[in-house]
Parts: sequence; C-alpha cells; structure tokens
Amino acid sequence: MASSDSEFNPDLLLAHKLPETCYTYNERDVAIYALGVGACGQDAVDSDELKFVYHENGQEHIQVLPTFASLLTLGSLSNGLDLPGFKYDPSLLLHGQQYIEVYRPLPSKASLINKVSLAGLQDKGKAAILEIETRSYEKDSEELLCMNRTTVFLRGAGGFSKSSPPFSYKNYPSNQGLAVKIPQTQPSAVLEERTQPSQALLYRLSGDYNPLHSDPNVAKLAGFPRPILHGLCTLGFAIKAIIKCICKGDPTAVKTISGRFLASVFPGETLITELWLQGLRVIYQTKVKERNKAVLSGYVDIRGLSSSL
Ligand SMILES: CCCCCCC/C=C/C(=O)SCCNC(=O)CCNC(=O)[C@H](O)C(C)(C)COP(=O)(O)OP(=O)(O)OC[C@H]1O[C@@H](n2cnc3c(N)ncnc32)[C@H](O)[C@@H]1OP(=O)(O)O
Repeated sequence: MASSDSEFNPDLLLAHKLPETCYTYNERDVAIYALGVGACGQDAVDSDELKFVYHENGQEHIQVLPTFASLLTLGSLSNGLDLPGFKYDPSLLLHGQQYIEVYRPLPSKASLINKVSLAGLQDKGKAAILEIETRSYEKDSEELLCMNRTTVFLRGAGGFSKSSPPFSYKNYPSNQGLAVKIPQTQPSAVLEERTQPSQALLYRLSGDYNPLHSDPNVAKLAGFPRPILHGLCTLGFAIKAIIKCICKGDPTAVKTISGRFLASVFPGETLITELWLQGLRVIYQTKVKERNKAVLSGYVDIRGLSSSL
C-alpha cells in the first residue's frame, strides 16, 4: 500500500507535459565519465580503454562510451522528479532499469536538446514504477542521437490504483527492455573488474549527486548499511566489458542497451560480467564476486561483428 509519504494521481501525472531541456558536454565530461565507470581502473595503459580518457596516439577526439548517453536522462528533468500528482519518499527511490538506443556514435562534445515524456506508470502493490523517456537531438543539426528510457522503482509507493486490475500504462513496444533469460551454457566470455572503494564518489561527478551514493546517514535511512553504487555506474562497467570482449574495443559497435538492476552493489566490490553471444545480440549478467550475487542482467544489440570468438 502507498505509504503516507506517497500520493499518486495517475491522470494528473500522465497529462503533464514535460518541458524540453538543454544539455551541453565536452571532452572533459566524457573522460570523467569513463573514469567513473572504471576505464583504465585496473591498468592505466589499458590499450582498449586509454582512448576513452586520453588522446591516445594523437587521436583527434576522445572516444565516447555508448553508456555516456545514459547521463542525458539526468539532465532531462528541469525540476528532477517534482511532478504534479506524484508525491513519494525520495529516499526509497531505486533505479530499476535502463534502456538505451544509440542511433549514431556520440560526439566528444555537443549541445543537445532533450525531449522528455512519461513512458510508463505501474502499480506493483509494494512499489510504483515510473518510466521516463528522453530523446536527445543535436542542437545544430536537429539530428536524433539517442533515446533513453529510465525505469525508477519507488518502494512503498504502490497501492494507488482505484480499481482492479492494478493501474498499468506503457506507451512503448512490449519487446523492448524485457528481463532476459540467462543461458545455462558456458558464457562466450567473462570479465572480472574490481570497483574502487571511491567509485561512487568519482562517478557522481558525472552529474548524479544523490547522497544515497555518498552519505552514510542517507544510505542508512534508505535501508542500506552504507552508500551503494549508482546503477548506471554498474551498467557502464558491464557494457565496457562487452566492448572489450566482444566488440574488439570498438564503442561504436553498440546499438541498443538494456539492463535491469537486480540488487545493489557496494563500492569496492568486484564485478564479474558473463557474456553470451547470440547472433548480433549479447546477453549478459553481472555478479558481485564477494557475495556471488547477480546484480544486473540484460542485453546489448551490436551493429555487426567480425568476432574472433
Ligand atoms: C529520470 C531521472 C531519474 C533517474 C533517477 C536515477 C536514480 C538512481 C538511483 C540508483 O542508482 S539506485 C542503485 C541502483 N539500483 C539498485 O540498486 C536496485 C537493485 N534492485 C533491487 O534492489 C530489487 O530488484 C528491487 C528494485 C528492490 C525489486 O526487488 P523486489 O524483490 O522488491 O521486487 P520483486 O518482488 O521481485 O518484483 C516486484 C515487481 O516489480 C518488478 N521488478 C522487480 N525488479 C525490478 C526492476 N529492477 N526494475 C523494474 N521492475 C522490477 C517485477 O517484475 C515485479 O512485477 P510483476 O512481475 O509482479 O508484474
């Protein structure tokens, strides 16, 4: 049931039109993001990753990880999640899923216009699920660069339906961003990477300053023994593993990314990402080694491949 701190009016919320927002970034932002998701974190001269943080071999531009696109969501709401008909306890918000389509490789600097809409709202009883879609256009060319769909899981905010069955609204194809079935076969590749104890403190500099990831007291109020890692940071590690192991280091091979956050990660833990190549789709699952716990799963569609696997 909805807690006293939550109050939903689905009609009011879904009728609300979100304003366009602007987002400008440069190569420094691109490099800080890459460091935040562990680029060169195990090896400062990693030949697959230096290009994401440095003009390696005199390359003209720093290359952009496709998951950099996920940052555009954060800049897409001018008032955060302060929406009409939508009162909830922010300390109980968790990131549930992220779905990204990258239509062309992201430039290393750009000014973008974000067109934002509400893509879904569901009453799950113990929780409410809100989905926000952001389409990002290059300001000058008006070209659509990418689309993000962010699912937030609002603990304690379900039970707002006035009738049965529970309220459920989705305005996108049902085959996008589904939870994946993990194959029971040996993975095509496995990559292990240690996150740093300071990983969330570094990642937050890319724009998600939610104190759940940095402040021990806020984390305790949210029900965690200590600050947890941003879901999009874990996603960045996992997709970087796919680029390294499957795409031969080429970030432009990634077309579509889907990820569901299954459990929280604590900074300093070791992530093991297992990958299964199925045609042009990579199914993946990331586990925390120390707790043998699956924390993220999903798929990535790639543009084409001359794989040596
Ligand atoms: C646009 C700007 C806003 C951006 C805000 C971003 C803020 C970022 C915050 C973070 O980064 S938080 C850190 C990352 N996230 C996490 O750590 C969450 C990890 N996941 C979990 O802890 C759990 O999966 C959960 C989300 C608490 C859910 O577990 P629970 O056991 O409560 O759910 P179930 O009983 O299994 O399922 C109930 C219902 O909900 C559906 N569901 C379950 N998990 C998810 C999910 N991750 N995303 C979306 N939906 C989920 C599940 O299918 C069930 O639905 P039905 O099947 O009953 O219809």
